[in-house]
Amino acid sequence: MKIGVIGGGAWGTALAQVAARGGAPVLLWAREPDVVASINGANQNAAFLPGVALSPSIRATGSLGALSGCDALLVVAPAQHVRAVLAETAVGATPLVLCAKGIEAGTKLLVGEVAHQVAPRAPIAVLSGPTFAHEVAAGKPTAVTLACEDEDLRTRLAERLAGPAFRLYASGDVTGAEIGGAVKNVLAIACGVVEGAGLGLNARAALIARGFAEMTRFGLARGGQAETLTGLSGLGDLVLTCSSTNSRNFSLGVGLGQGRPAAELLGDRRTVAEGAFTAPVLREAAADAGVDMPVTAAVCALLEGADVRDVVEALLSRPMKAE
Ligand SMILES: NC(=O)C1=CN([C@@H]2O[C@H](COP(=O)(O)OP(=O)(O)OC[C@H]3O[C@@H](n4cnc5c(N)ncnc54)[C@H](OP(=O)(O)O)[C@@H]3O)[C@@H](O)[C@H]2O)C=CC1
Ligand SMILES: O=C(CO)COP(=O)(O)O
Repeated sequence: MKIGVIGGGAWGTALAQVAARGGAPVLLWAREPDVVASINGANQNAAFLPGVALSPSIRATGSLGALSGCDALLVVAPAQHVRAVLAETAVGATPLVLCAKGIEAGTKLLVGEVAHQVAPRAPIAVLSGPTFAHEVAAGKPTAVTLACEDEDLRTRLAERLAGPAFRLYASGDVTGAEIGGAVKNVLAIACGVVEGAGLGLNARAALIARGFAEMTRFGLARGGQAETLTGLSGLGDLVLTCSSTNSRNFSLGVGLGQGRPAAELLGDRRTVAEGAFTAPVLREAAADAGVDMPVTAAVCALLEGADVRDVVEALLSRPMKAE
């Protein structure tokens, strides 16, 4: 199975490295000419995954058309750009493994739903879980959810992608796997705010637990399964991203908690903090589904410029609830 990767950021590059294990050929599409040149010329992605020696069997291209010979495509462009890149790719019936985490602004669609609109004949799988790209690229032990309704395709993808340090857990719940990854990015911003504002570890633990309740309510309302939300792609990824400044979303939250404006924090970065784009559309999708998501609403308020103390006070003064 020849693997193509759409996206030359940190995660696309780390996944290419996984797929190139044992010298298997992998073709990676990157938008930036400097990334293509760096991978083809020096076997590294100096811009997004510096310091990692990439397998020489990874070749990069700036042409989405070049992916037409691949047997499966890993989709790793930021969620808001998936529609545009897939529209330019001759996907046909090639299986798509969605690895981006987010909800599309405007349509409120999960990335898999976007992919299905653009490439209706392509079978869909989702790969998601607690996976900092630099750790995966360094071969550190990692476990993820691989969700696909087609059991035969799931098995073939798992055989192609799994390795001793990259363990895949099978699921048939594509929606649940996607919702965990999208929602945890928003909650990670909130946990970063707690850190940046110096609110303490008790507050962070409370936020993780109440955030998980929020993720579960939304996930169940959208048709996800409870066991997926408590698995690697839900709770597992929430725990990882809510506890480390290696997370871009958590780091963005730290800056917000210190009182820095969102526009300045977002303008400073070349890498993507998906939660900033997911939060407002998640708030709308939750309202549509009649689901209460107070932590998400608080993150939206902070991104829109509200004062940290006011937002925290509003969260703490909510009426008492049953757990
Ligand atoms: N990094 C990680 O550890 C993990 C990331 N993910 C998910 O993977 C996805 C990609 O993240 P990641 O690889 O980290 O991204 P990075 O932040 O490392 O890089 C972003 C990439 O997206 C590209 N990009 C920006 N705008 C567009 C566009 N209009 N069309 C196509 N590509 C564009 C950037 O190119 P340019 O420089 O030209 O703007 C760059 O290559 C996200 O959904 C993220 O949540 C999932 C698991 C782990
Ligand atoms: O999704 C991730 C880890 O699973 C990466 O998190 P950040 O995008 O917050 O860095």
